Amino acid sequence: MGPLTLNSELLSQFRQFTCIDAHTEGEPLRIITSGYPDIPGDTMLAKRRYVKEKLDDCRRVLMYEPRGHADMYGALLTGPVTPGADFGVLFLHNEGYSSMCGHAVLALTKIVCETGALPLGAEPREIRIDAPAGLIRAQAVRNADGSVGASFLNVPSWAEALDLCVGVPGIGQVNFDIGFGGAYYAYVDADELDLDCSPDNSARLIDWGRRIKQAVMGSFDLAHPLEPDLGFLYGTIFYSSRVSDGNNHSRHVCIFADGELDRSPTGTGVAGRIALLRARGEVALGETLHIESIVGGCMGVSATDSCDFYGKQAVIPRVSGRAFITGEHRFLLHPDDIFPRGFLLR
Ligand SMILES: O=C(O)[C@H]1NCC[C@@H]1O
Repeated sequence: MGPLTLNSELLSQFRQFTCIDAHTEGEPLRIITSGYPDIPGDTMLAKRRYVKEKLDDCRRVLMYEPRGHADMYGALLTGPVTPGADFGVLFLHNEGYSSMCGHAVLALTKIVCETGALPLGAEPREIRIDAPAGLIRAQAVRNADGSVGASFLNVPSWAEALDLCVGVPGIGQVNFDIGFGGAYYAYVDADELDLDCSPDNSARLIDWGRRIKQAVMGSFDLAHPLEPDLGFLYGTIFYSSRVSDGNNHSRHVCIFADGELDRSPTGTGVAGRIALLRARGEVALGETLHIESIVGGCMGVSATDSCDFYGKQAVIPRVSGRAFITGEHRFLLHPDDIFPRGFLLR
């Protein structure tokens, strides 16, 4: 038998996408490096509308089975839309397109430097990334061992509502807060519900996260102060003070989009949480909290500054976390493939 390779004649029959895969604190990220056409639009929200309307088949190829799975997450790089920005990014998941994603920003910050796409010398460098929620100022640093560290200053984040309560079918009365950290989340004290935030309980966490999200959406109208397209509830974040490491402030489990379970502590989620903790006077400006994830990942978060954001008393969170490349892929779609739109099983 000869070598088992895809020769160029065979490859030419397929639609092709290339991707760099990574994870940040356990959460997967598929960075799409080729295969999409150019994406028109003067703003990231206009670009997001375009891919949603015209290119959703590509998301399904790369996020759904048999190439992805129900918890896959994607980053689609675009040209920048803000003067001085380095690039733009759209975020893909099992339901559509999100507004901001901390774990993706951390991975991108590290990987654009590791690959040399943007040079990084001995001095830290700022990387400006246009996201649908706004401009993100990420920082890449060269560590003493040569590796690259990443953090970012998020968009203004705030406590939208404190001490609400909703009746949730199959659960009962649930107390929650709503925070914005680039996306809106309902924050629920898992300890109060006696809900175990460990991997063994992931099916229940997903089920309850979905139910609470539905109930909150039915009981609370969200309106972003600036952009109507950002005014939706992205998920439920369960927080628990039962931590595996005494240095950590809490554990977060975020159930977002259509029941996706974030393996990381959720960059936007820890940003919204620090805004809630500031609003309650439970954390000082500049104080860094470490928040762990369901699989033992960890992110650092602090409120670096406060500001008024169109009437909201907001903070500017800094979020840090570790990311690692896991693979490089060439995904193929044959015109005769019986599942061109993919499928999801959980
Ligand atoms: O880290 C984050 O912000 C994201 N992770 C998956 C869900 C959120 O978009």
